[in-house]
Amino acid sequence: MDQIKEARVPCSSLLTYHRELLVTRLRSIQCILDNLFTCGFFCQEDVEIVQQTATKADQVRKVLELVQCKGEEACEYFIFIIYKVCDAYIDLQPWLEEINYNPSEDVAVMKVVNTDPISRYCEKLRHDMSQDTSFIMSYGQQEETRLEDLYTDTVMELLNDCNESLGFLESVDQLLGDHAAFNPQGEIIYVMGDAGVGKSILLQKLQNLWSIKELQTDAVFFFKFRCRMFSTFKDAEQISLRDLLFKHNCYPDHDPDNEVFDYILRFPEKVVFTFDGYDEIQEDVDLMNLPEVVSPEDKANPLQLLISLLCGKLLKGSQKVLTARTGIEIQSRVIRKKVALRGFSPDHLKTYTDLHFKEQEHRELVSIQLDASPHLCGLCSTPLFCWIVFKSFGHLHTMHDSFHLPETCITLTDIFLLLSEVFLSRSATPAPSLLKKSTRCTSETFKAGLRPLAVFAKLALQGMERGSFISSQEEISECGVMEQDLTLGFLRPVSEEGASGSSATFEFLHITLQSFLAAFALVLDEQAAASSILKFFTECSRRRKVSCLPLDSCISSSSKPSEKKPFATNEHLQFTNLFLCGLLSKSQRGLMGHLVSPALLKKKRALLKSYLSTSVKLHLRGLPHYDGQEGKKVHVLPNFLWMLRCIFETGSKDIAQMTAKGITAGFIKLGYCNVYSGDCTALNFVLQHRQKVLGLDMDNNNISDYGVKQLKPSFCKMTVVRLCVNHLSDSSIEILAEELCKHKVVEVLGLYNNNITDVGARLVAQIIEECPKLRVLKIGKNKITSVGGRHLANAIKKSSSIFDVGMWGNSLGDEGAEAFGEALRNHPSLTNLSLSANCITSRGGRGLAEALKENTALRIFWLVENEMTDDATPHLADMIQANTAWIGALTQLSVLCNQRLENLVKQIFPLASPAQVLR
Ligand SMILES: Nc1ncnc2c1ncn2[C@@H]1O[C@H](COP(=O)(O)OP(=O)(O)OP(=O)(O)O)[C@@H](O)[C@H]1O
Repeated sequence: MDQIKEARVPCSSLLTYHRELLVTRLRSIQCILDNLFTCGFFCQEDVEIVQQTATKADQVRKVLELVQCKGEEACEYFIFIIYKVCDAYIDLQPWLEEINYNPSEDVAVMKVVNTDPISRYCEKLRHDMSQDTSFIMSYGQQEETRLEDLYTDTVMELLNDCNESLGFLESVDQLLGDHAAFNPQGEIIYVMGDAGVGKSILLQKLQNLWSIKELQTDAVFFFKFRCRMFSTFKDAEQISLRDLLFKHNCYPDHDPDNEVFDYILRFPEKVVFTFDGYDEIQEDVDLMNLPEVVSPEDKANPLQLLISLLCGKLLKGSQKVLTARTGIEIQSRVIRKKVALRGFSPDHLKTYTDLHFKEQEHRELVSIQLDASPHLCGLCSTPLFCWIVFKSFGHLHTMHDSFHLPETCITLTDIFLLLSEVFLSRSATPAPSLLKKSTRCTSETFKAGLRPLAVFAKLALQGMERGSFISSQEEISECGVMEQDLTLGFLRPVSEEGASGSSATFEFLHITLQSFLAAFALVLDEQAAASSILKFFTECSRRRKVSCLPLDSCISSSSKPSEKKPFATNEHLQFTNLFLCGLLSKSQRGLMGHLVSPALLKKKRALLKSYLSTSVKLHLRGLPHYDGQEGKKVHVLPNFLWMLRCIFETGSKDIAQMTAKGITAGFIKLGYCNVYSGDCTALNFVLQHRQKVLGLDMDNNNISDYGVKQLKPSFCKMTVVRLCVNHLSDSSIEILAEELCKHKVVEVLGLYNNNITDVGARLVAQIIEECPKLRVLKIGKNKITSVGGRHLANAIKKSSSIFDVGMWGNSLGDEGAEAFGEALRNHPSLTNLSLSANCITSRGGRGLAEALKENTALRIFWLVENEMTDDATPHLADMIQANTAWIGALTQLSVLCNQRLENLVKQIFPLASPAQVLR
């Protein structure tokens, strides 16, 4: 031991030898001084001597000089401080490695306190962030729920730049990692999702994990911003990057030398930013004409700073998570990774129900009601709506005898009416007595709460018109909101400071609530002309043109925004229109009749109905038709979905009927339209009035099993059922099998890339057997093994109509391949088959080759990405040569890229290019 000690180079010598390096790389002197002083190596006078030295380099020289004077122990402790406070002495860590530093036992027991400004700031940020993020918003400001008690993971799908799925994130912790990062040059992790799907909460969870050091990252700083904050600055206002970071998050204390900011500039990769709600930015400044900010010292408009940060012009290398509503497209070259939030899966919903309801009785009651209503489950797959439904249920059930969630088809308007009822009942009624519950009377609650409701509605509408999600104290007072109204819960204070020096500001609990209240204001208004209820419909149709966002203009200068528009998207206006339809629906006539004069209500309803009818007609007439294999097709525009939602919300059978009739094409494409499970109720509401058969392509949406349940009554007339990439499980296939086998009209069934197992495959086999018109089946990329494969193959063997089967990307294995071989033997109709990527080895290849000798129908056969080795080649070659009829007709054969086979195929197909034949 002593020998080892003796072998060490004395620390004082190390300091002398590396003096130059230490002088250039040692930055935070304060922490060194503090510790040397606390441990008694330095006296006050020593500290003052150092502090009085003019330059930083001289200060280091002084410290080294003094430390060396104090002896070996002081020198050793000096190096130990650098070793312990690695954050602050990051530049010296390589040096410690170089000298192979290992603290001696004597020094290792000594205490080092980290008083470095960077570490202190990091701690302060963590502390503040933890305070800000530990609670989830709730009614009013009194009731708060801990994030950790309620946070439930949602479905987080990873996408590539073409929005194709790359799998799923298992936990928030993986968000910052490199997995599924499709563009290493991009710096933005882009999280998108519909209103209320949980984007903000996901960021909150991420921030919270960082604050409690449970996020796997070496990030030292974490700055969070809400994009709507950037709209609160005046056009001409200019601030520095330093102010943006520090004033709008937290300020570094005890940092006279600006070390924190310097550190951020030097190590941007140690910084994480979250920017929430990119869609909420108001485009008040003409970004095209503003110079780009490239120097971190320059002052600029905050929005410009934001864009420069996002584009990597400022703090290049920092990690940035940006959220926005679905539909906001940002150029792929700035995106590193894309995540689409899809809401609660059935399992998540169950977990959330258990977390939400502490009382067993409530939990059970709600579970029963959810089980009975797939539509309600569909709505509840959006966490915001789920939270409202559960909160309202809890509250109203406690207040009143036998409160149940509405059993009939609950609409979004119903959900927000429930929320308002809860808010209003909090002020109107005294605290519930434990012994006696009151009888619920919704109209009385609304009548009693009409004044506050009307003032909040007015405020919401004014905000919409002004293009603002934030209201000042003056605006609130001008609308007539009183002090006591603020406790109801509609509004909440905005936590972070907006434009510098501004007074307290408020925002609605959620932007969707603002949309709802704005619709309420339109209905309640007895002064304005009745036709003014349509103002946002007009606005939306005027702005239908794809939005041009600030980031677009920053990174591509090709498209200049044609007009000044308050928001990047108009979804909040579409929601207002939707709620207007709901409030003016027949089913709300009773309630609204208590709040508005019946004559005016009637007039408004008639106006709305006539507007909707006309615009649906115009929309359907204007859709481009094109002829495809399946007949006349239309690819509807995203606005069609909003129309369907509005029609459903009105509950008007007439309009639904008219819409169903107006669809003249035999095939509608709703692919990539962001249809979620709740929308299927609206679609079904219209389709149930259709007499003729119809093809429906809903590929690449977020329908889930709840959506399929909602569409159940419509499957009877569907010739094309395309539900690829929609998170379906076997329970959806159960419904499809039941319906499709009953009606036998289906010709095309698309189920590619879902979660179908052998159980579902067996049901699909039943569909093949029982539906004589089925021609096309796409069931690739599911979870089917040889068991399900055998069922499918047996069914295909019996079918004489099927001609195109896509099985790519399952796990059929050799047994499955052999079963398909049997099905192919003498099959009369099957011309296209893909068995690629199915774990088929040479054995399976041989089996297929044998069977194919007796097949004359196959034209296109895919077998790529299997596990066949060279020994399968002679068999496949044999198969090709043995069947002359087949050789003449086969146009594509894709097997393993195999030179022998390639040469052979070239001989057989002298005219075909190898690419056409082999892949
Ligand atoms: N993962 C989750 N676990 C539990 N509750 C959640 C979760 N996500 C969302 N919620 C609930 O839904 C509410 C709305 O979520 P959030 O504000 O995050 O939605 P959003 O996607 O940001 O909506 P918008 O685009 O309209 O701003 C939350 O306040 C919370 O009550």
